Amino acid sequence: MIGVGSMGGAILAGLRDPGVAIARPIAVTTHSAASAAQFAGAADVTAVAVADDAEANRRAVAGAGLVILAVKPWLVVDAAREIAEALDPGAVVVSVAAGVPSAAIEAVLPGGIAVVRAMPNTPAHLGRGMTGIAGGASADAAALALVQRLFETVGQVLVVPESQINDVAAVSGSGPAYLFYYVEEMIGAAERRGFTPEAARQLVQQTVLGAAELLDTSGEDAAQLRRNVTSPKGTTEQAIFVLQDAGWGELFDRALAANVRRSEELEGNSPACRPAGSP
Ligand SMILES: NC(=O)C1=CN([C@@H]2O[C@H](COP(=O)(O)OP(=O)(O)OC[C@H]3O[C@@H](n4cnc5c(N)ncnc54)[C@H](OP(=O)(O)O)[C@@H]3O)[C@@H](O)[C@H]2O)C=CC1
Ligand SMILES: O=C(O)[C@@H]1CCC=N1
Repeated sequence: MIGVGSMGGAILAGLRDPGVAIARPIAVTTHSAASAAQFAGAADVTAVAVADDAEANRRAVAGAGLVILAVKPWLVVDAAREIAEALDPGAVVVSVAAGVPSAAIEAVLPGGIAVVRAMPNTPAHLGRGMTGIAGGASADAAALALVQRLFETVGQVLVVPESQINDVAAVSGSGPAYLFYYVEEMIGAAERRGFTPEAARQLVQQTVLGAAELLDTSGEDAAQLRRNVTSPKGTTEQAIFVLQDAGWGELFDRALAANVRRSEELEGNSPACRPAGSP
């Protein structure tokens, strides 16, 4: 795995679960020595920083059947180019980068290397991830199936055409952030109604956890579960009316559209996509 930050680290944490059957040690690389040092002494992971060893990425992929590129989108094509000649013939390369098309990665790799896009999310850390995968033109059914099996070890997988991968990013890749933002805002609203920060956090967090568990286990869909809480002429109904009047549905349409627009900007993979101060 090339890059083990928020996303690569979450996938790696899921893969490190002893219940996951995978060849070990898992070879990972980072940019900085400090990031690699977090794996010092681990028996199941070997981590090397490119800051310490300029050959780290090439060494890490030698002999690997499956390589995951989990660096920032504006670095992913350079990373692919760097490892190109060190890849085993027949290796499968997975990019989790937002926006960057498989064709841009295929263009810098030797023929015979299959490229698959994956759009996971951070609950992969707990084996509860949601990952969309899409094969590039170079990927046959066996390559796609291999990547599907990999991500199924850290959650659920949906196979989509590559034309839909930006939408997967907008819905489930970024989705945990929307939920965490909801929690932040609800805690703020609870505090403004007079609860201490601790009490507000308890009320909101346990509600989200309990509701998610109900959604997962009750066999009822979200609309029915909402109706179960919303007594006709009751209190919930009044709050739901306010949210509906504020146009929640349309607000989510706009948020997802903005997310997809940013993926489309990243498709260009140009240096202009790189935030100021970023490596
Ligand atoms: N965060 C998320 O929830 C999701 C992210 N993604 C995608 O995952 C990718 C990574 O994002 P994220 O994890 O958030 O980013 P982070 O910045 O958290 O992680 C990037 C990782 O790449 C490493 N790195 C940087 N340059 C190199 C290099 N030349 N060689 C090897 N490793 C390198 C960094 O090392 P160091 O720590 O030393 O700088 C770090 O480990 C992005 O392309 C993003 O689009 C996809 C779905 C969800
Ligand atoms: O914010 C981002 O660009 C990445 C892609 C999906 C989730 N996080």
